[in-house]
Amino acid sequence: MTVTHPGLARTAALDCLFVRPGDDGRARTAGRHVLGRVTYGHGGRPPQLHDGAPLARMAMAAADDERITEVWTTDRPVRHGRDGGLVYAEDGEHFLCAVRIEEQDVYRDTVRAVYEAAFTLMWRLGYTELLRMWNLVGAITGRNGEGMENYQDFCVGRAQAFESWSGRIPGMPAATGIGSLRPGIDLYFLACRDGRARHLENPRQTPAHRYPDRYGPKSPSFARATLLEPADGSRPVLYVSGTASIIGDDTVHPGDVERQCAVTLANIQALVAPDNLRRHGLAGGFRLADLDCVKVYVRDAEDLPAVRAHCAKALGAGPDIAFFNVDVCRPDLLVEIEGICR
Ligand SMILES: C=C(O[C@@H]1C=C(C(=O)O)C=C[C@H]1O)C(=O)O
Repeated sequence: MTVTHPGLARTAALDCLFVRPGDDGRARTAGRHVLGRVTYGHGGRPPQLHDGAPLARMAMAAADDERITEVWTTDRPVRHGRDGGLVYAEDGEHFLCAVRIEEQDVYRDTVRAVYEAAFTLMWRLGYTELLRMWNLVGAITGRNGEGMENYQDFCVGRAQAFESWSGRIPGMPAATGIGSLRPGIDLYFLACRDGRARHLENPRQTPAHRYPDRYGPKSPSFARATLLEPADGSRPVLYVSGTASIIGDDTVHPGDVERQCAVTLANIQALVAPDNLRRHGLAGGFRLADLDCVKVYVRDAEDLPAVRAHCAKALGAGPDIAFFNVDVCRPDLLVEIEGICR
């Protein structure tokens, strides 16, 4: 991890924290400007503007399960707005946008149209680099009206949008594509100005956009991580995509949640390590202990205690970790982990 002033690790220009019921959210964001709030909770609602920033309510927790609000803050004043179904905020360096796609019989055309509308909006406002995307897909491994998995259907529309914008938006960012607890697709993402984002792959895994077509007609459009190098020289921040027990392009240890946890964490360790950043021509690097704002997605509720224990042992008491009992993008994946290194 690199800091701009030895001994004074400045708060990142763009920051994230988890606020839980009972926390004093205002105290925890004092002195900062809110770019957006995303609640991983019950029920879910389309995104709206609330208290001067986008608020997206995601159906990610059953009634008596843990819920969090992920709050994105910045050290710069924020302007917000709405463009059709797109709710957004921006601070001159960073852009956050949220949008919901209601349940469709077949998703690909709507996904493409919504992604292209989002790209058009961010481009019009001068944010030309995607930083991190989250796609929460109801019944992610369920079937659409044509019998295709909803996730594969989603990937087709997303890939078509990236293909049509490939000359204007360089590369594909870190992302998460995970199940949610309600039909439809909830999407939110971060973007930044030109030249601030560097996308990384993982030496242990096939780049997702090069997956063979046995996983779907169009491969997933995301990188394994994205490094943000802020304009103000504050410390770089590494956004780690949802990561699972996949070596190469194969799921490993089907049916064994402990070993899937171990492979997932080993994948993240290799991804964020100085060797891998150096492989991409970047200085610095991180360790598992640098992960924060960790979200752990567990397919089967009965595996939650074991996964909690495994993550506590591997990540220690430092990071803020939230656990969610939702489906993963492949039926044989039992756990997935994402986070932010800073
Ligand atoms: C777990 C994987 O993919 C998941 C799906 C993603 C997407 O489609 O955007 C991104 C990361 C993960 O949430 C993987 O392919 O390794």
